Amino acid sequence: MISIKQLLAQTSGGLTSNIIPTAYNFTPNNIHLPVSDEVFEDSIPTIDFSLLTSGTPEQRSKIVNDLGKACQDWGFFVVINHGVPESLMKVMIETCGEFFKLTEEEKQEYAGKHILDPIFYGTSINGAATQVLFWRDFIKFFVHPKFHCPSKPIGFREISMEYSKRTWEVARELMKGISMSLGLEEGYVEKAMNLESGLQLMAANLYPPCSQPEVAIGLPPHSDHGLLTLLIHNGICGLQVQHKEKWVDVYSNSNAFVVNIGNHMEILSNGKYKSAFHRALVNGTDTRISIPVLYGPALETVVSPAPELLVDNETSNPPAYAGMTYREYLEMLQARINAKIHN
Ligand SMILES: O=C(O)CCC(=O)C(=O)O
Ligand SMILES: [Fe+2]
Repeated sequence: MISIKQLLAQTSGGLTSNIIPTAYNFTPNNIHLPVSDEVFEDSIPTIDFSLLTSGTPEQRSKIVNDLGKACQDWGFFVVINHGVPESLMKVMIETCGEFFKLTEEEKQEYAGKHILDPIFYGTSINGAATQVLFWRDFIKFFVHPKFHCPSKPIGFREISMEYSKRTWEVARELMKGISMSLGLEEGYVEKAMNLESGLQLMAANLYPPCSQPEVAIGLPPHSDHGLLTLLIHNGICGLQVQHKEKWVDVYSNSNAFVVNIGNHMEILSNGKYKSAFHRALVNGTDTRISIPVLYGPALETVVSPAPELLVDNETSNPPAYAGMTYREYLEMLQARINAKIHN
């Protein structure tokens, strides 16, 4: 499939009009959209990470409570004061930008086919059941349990390694807070999901400017697999989260992480915490880059609702999800993508 960068290179020089190919026409009819397109003036909660790790016991218990509420009400929150140097976040975004500037031939070396390919360069696809093409190119690579990374551009490996380690420290503390907010011991999620051999998937999305931003979509509504995603971006807006049947713009400062709950955390919490639908819009003038890092269980771990959450003293809370390994889940997503490509 041709990348957006290639498509734009071919159509530059005034040979064609500003009309984008119809395959990129995304209208609400192309996909079941249960929400109105009206944008909701509300903002996602902010979590002060420093209070979680070094606050007083009272501050800590308040922030755990806030974290639980954010996971329950939104499935999305912004994390500030997390200790990852802003300079590292900035250089990570710049280096991912450099990756997309490589020649198509250089990038094709990493062209992927399967969701579990260690490095996957591609365009368009995600698991959503739509035939429409998306206005984005992406690179994804697994950085844990084994570290993979494209060897170009220079420094990508070293920077990605440092970034993956530093974000893991943040994700780990957040998972402790989330465990406690569910009334479980702080190491619960880490242990139950075998995170010492858990999957960590780093990705970068490139959304070039689009001459018809109102008919195209960067990424259609979807939820993320895994437990938790930490995202940064280059300061250009585009991410929206579904909240109370409306789309809400996600704003965050350049030194903050946008964090969202993934499908496997929803399953583990037996539906208490929501893996919210989100989407990425494109715009007519600016290139947007986003870098999500996704934390998931170990591949062979069976993920099912935590038994501790199913019974409390008076009421019983039946499991709302069947257990399956993370690998089986990803293979199921892959089968869905294959069906979409071949239909
Ligand atoms: O670009 C964004 O802001 C969202 C990216 C995203 O949701 C994803 O890659 O799963
Ligand atoms: Fe996502």
